[in-house]
Amino acid sequence: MATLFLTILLATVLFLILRIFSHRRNRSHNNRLPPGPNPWPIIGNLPHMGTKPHRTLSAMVTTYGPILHLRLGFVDVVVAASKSVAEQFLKIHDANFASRPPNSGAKHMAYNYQDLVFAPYGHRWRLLRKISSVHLFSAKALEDFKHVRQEEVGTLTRELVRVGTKPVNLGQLVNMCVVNALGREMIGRRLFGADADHKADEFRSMVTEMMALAGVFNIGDFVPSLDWLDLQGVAGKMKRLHKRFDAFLSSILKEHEMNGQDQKHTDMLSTLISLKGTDLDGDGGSLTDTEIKALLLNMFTAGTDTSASTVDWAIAELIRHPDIMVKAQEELDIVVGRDRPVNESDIAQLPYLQAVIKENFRLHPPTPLSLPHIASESCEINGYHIPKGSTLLTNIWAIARDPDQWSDPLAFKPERFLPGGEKSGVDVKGSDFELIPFGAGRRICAGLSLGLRTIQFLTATLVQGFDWELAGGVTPEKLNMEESYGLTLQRAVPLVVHPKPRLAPNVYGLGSG
Ligand code: HEM
Repeated sequence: MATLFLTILLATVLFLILRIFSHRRNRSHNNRLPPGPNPWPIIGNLPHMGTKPHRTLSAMVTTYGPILHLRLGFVDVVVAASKSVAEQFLKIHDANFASRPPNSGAKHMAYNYQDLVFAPYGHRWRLLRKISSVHLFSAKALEDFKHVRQEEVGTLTRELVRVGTKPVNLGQLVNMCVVNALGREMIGRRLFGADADHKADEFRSMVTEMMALAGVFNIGDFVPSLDWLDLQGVAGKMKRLHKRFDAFLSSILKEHEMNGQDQKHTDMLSTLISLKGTDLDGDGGSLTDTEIKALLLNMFTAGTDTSASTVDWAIAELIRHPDIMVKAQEELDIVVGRDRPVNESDIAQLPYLQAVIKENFRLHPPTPLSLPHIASESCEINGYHIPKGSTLLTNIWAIARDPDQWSDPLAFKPERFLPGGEKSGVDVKGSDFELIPFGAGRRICAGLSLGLRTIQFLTATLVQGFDWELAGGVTPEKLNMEESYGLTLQRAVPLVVHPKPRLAPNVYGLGSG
């Protein structure tokens, strides 16, 4: 009996191996796939991905070139790892790659794709995108909430002054600041600190859990026939979390609706509520309660860790490069002076600071593999066949370190973006494909303008307001710069520092006593 079972098992495995290889070979006669490592039966190339997939995939470029094919479970995956290949996918073939692949997070947590991040490319996505660009992130909307960001950044600097000689975990404090600012902008509430209520507490813990769950590799996403088994229990946890999240968002929505006129346009949620029942596209399309809740969810998850971790990396790089820190401080002293804190409107007059931010985005893009896209139809790119249904990963991280594009690619050199530099005029806004931390094309980050403003303003404030010393006697040369891969690329070791105020107490809004 045991022998029979073993024979059947062996035959099945052999059959699967032959199928996968013959599948690959057949396609290579007629439709040549991009090169890539040979997949294992069933699990494909999953074991090749390692713990830091952006680095593993980047290393594969040397062997296979800048366009790569992998099989993750049963899913075809293509990876774009050079400026010109990214441009092919996200500019020339952008419309074909404008949807996202199916995944359990979108299904169970993001209102079954009714949100903006995962909505299939089409009418509803266009509507949500328009709402976000016109009503949430327009220049006017950003100006309306400027005072909120200014107040929250002010609170952060006062806290940094008050710590005295105690070391601080900078990433944690910056994260609190970003979450509080976004909380006030979106739902009119701070989420950390003295005046945060118990609802805020609950919201915060749910966001943390959601980020953790979204970061888990769920086998069912790659081997769909196993999805129903929910082998890791991920789908179950997602469904339970979604119920809690939905109850919370529904109660906030109801509360806002009851407050009616009082809250009109004092936060983004009020603006969204005011759009309910309005014909938004001239075709009767309006906003539903579910879409409003899904949008809130998106903004919070997509907009907090990304911005906060970028600032954390920027200060770490400046500490490692004291000459660059001094230049950035000198620029601030000349343009802003030391008698008032820098504000968002000063940023346009701070080209060196802007170059520092670009260089930091180049070496530390918060989402190194961007968000996945899917090929709606088969197409041909660089002479290779890209099958319908393939997942596209854009290796933003590898492209920004490509030695064909960047001289001395691992060095932190903001000067390269200044007039006369090799990349003078290159920006992060999606038209220069060698530097696309926010992605590019139709699905480019919807919160780019807010994210960029927040990061520039926060970094400028921390540079103007403080000199920075590493805690525990760590020297700048020895500062650990390892990455921990997750939903966003965080520092593996927190940046623990002593902030030394550079300005008079009254400039931080503190009494001089
Ligand atoms: C450092 C800051 C940020 C970075 C680097 C960043 C990066 C990205 C990237 C790479 C994508 C995927 C683009 C693609 O699929 O091609 C994305 C999408 C998105 N981001 Fe951001 N993001 C940041 C901040 C924000 C903020 C502050 C918000 C909102 C509050 C936001 C909201 C979104 C949304 C809604 C999408 C989905 C857009 C769509 O699918 O149409 N992001 N972001």
